[in-house]
Amino acid sequence: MSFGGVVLENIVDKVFLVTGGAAGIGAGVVRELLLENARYVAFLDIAEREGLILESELYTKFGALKAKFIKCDISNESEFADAYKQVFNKYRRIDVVINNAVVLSADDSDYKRIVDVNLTATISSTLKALDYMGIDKGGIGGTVVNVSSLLALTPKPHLPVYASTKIAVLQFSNSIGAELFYSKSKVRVLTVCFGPTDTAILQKPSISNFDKHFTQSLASRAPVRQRVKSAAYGMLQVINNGVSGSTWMIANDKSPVDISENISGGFNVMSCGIENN
Ligand SMILES: NC(=O)C1=CN([C@@H]2O[C@H](COP(=O)(O)OP(=O)(O)OC[C@H]3O[C@@H](n4cnc5c(N)ncnc54)[C@H](O)[C@@H]3O)[C@@H](O)[C@H]2O)C=CC1
Ligand SMILES: CCCCCC(=O)/C=C/C=C\C/C=C\C/C=C\CCCC(=O)O
Repeated sequence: MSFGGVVLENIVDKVFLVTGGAAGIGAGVVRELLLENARYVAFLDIAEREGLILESELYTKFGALKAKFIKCDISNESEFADAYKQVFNKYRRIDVVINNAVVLSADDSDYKRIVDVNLTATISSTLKALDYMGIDKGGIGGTVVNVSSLLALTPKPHLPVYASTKIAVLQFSNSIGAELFYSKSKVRVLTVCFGPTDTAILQKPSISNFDKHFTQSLASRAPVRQRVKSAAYGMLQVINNGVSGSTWMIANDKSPVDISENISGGFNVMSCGIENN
């Protein structure tokens, strides 16, 4: 029941809902949560095969009552609402929601789907979580973590639609996580920006998909990636320690860094010369 010797109070015995939990960083987070004695982890994904394989791995390691795969397309409002209901009904509580699922596409015509999954579903999920967990709505408080990216913070012309969804997730989460909201709901809203991490979206064929405008520049500069385990450990540390409205960078296999002041400093620079009302 310890993480480097420290008991993670915001993990132990808590009920979790994780989107995009069947593969990549999401699956890593699901595994770490159970290792750190979460009470119950429900993970939602469209990838049925991967979801069922992970569920069976978790049953073997942790027993049948600790984890559940729910096949759910989070861009489908009624499926998503049903999944929330299912998780809540199990223990009459949800303590932590991790909005992690992602769509990346090289095809410009996919922009609606990228926005629907990466941004709209994150907003919709955060609002649902506030309804279930907010003390102003009869809940007991809790935590929402929304996943952004290093690419939200770097002025590169690559992946304009994907990067836009990630900066929007950051602004939305910082705003709804502000003291004004937190003081009423007692639901912390945190943002995690991952640096390059070794998952399917950074595999060479995937990166090559994005090269059509950049003549192989991305594939040839494929970045050094951190391990999924480091990203997942980092996520647990942020859930344990983060203050509502804060933003964290998890990169290079290092411990999470609180970059909230960089973010607000950046906004101060951008709004220079504009009178503050
Ligand atoms: N891997 C990396 O280098 C980085 C990842 N991130 C962020 O980390 C998060 C996790 O990314 P990865 O694990 O790398 O991605 P991944 O592609 O390995 O996993 C994403 C999961 O989301 C699921 N998903 C996609 N659409 C869905 C839908 N409509 N409903 C439910 N599930 C759906 C997929 O089936 C997949 O299992 C994402 O938010 C991504 O933007 C941020 C920066 C770097
Ligand atoms: C295929 C891109 C997946 C994006 C995943 C993500 O959110 C963050 C990744 C972080 C680092 C970069 C990874 C891939 C390359 C994309 C743009 C990098 C720009 C390279 C450069 O010109 O410096």
